[in-house]
Amino acid sequence: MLRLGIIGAGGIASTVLSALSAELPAPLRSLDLLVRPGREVEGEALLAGAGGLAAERRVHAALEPFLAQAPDLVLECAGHGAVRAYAEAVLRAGRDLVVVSVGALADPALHDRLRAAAREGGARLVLPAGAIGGIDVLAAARASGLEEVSYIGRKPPRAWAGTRAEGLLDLGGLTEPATFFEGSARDAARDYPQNANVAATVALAGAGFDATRVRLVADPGIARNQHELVVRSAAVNFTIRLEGRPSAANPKTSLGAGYSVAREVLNRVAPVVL
Ligand SMILES: NC(=O)C1=CN([C@@H]2O[C@H](COP(=O)(O)OP(=O)(O)OC[C@H]3O[C@@H](n4cnc5c(N)ncnc54)[C@H](OP(=O)(O)O)[C@@H]3O)[C@@H](O)[C@H]2O)C=CC1
Ligand SMILES: O=C([O-])CC(=O)C(=O)O
Repeated sequence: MLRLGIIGAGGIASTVLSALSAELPAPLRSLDLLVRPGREVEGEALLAGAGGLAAERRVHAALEPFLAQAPDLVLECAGHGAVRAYAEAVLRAGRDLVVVSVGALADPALHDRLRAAAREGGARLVLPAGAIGGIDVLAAARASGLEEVSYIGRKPPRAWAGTRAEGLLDLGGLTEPATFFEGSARDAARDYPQNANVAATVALAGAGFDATRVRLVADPGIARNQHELVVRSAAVNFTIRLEGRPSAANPKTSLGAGYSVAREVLNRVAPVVL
């Protein structure tokens, strides 16, 4: 029986809990939530909806008591700031960590620190596919030699509200698709921390942060978040396009991201891993 820890009490955490409620073959041993100080009420509300998932459920507002529960697996579902604040300590404590805010690893110093912490703590840093697909084929094809890896993220204008795109476009007045970013996955992940984590996942699976090309588009003609991945390699060429329904809690996030995190938990308890 798994002791599960989750950092964050927003849309992805909520999707993870509902997916686990539907799919876990047996209850968790315990479920611990780490929230920001002052956000305990939101944490309790999230846990209240996960009644059948674990008999022992606790909300913490500091890392130390959270880690004292010795979770077998911790899911970061909170954002780049949370990766910077907690990931190294979680891994050093020997706790396996699933990071969904993959774009935080565009900072090479942080990426190095997390790799070292995982090694020294005897823990694993797990990067889920999140809202994108094709990561399995890309990561496998890398060994054959990659010729091109590019990612295009298209979202409705409201998904770009509160980001740098707001200063580059009149988001409310768009009548046709507008590209507002073209560049490396490193710059995309850094400049759009709530919208370009999948660009970082593609980069880490394939050609790296600097060689992976990214285009970001605000499109008033779509209702779903579209992710397009184009790969050319010596072994296989492919183009994949996903249309993700936005999370009700956060239009920047595709619902599929939370299900992908839940899958990492299910693979920890299932006799067959897929
Ligand atoms: N890999 C992928 O495909 C994707 C990755 N993401 C990543 O996932 C993150 C979460 O997405 P989503 O759930 O939709 O976002 P939400 O804004 O719905 O939820 C984020 C939650 O995390 C909390 N939080 C933020 N910082 C901390 C912290 N330092 N300690 C504890 N809690 C914290 C927030 O609290 P508060 O309200 O107090 O800020 C909020 O409850 C995104 O920011 C992004 O980095 C998102 C989409 C796809
Ligand atoms: O959920 C999505 O559509 C993708 C996303 O926000 C991200 O990669 O950060």
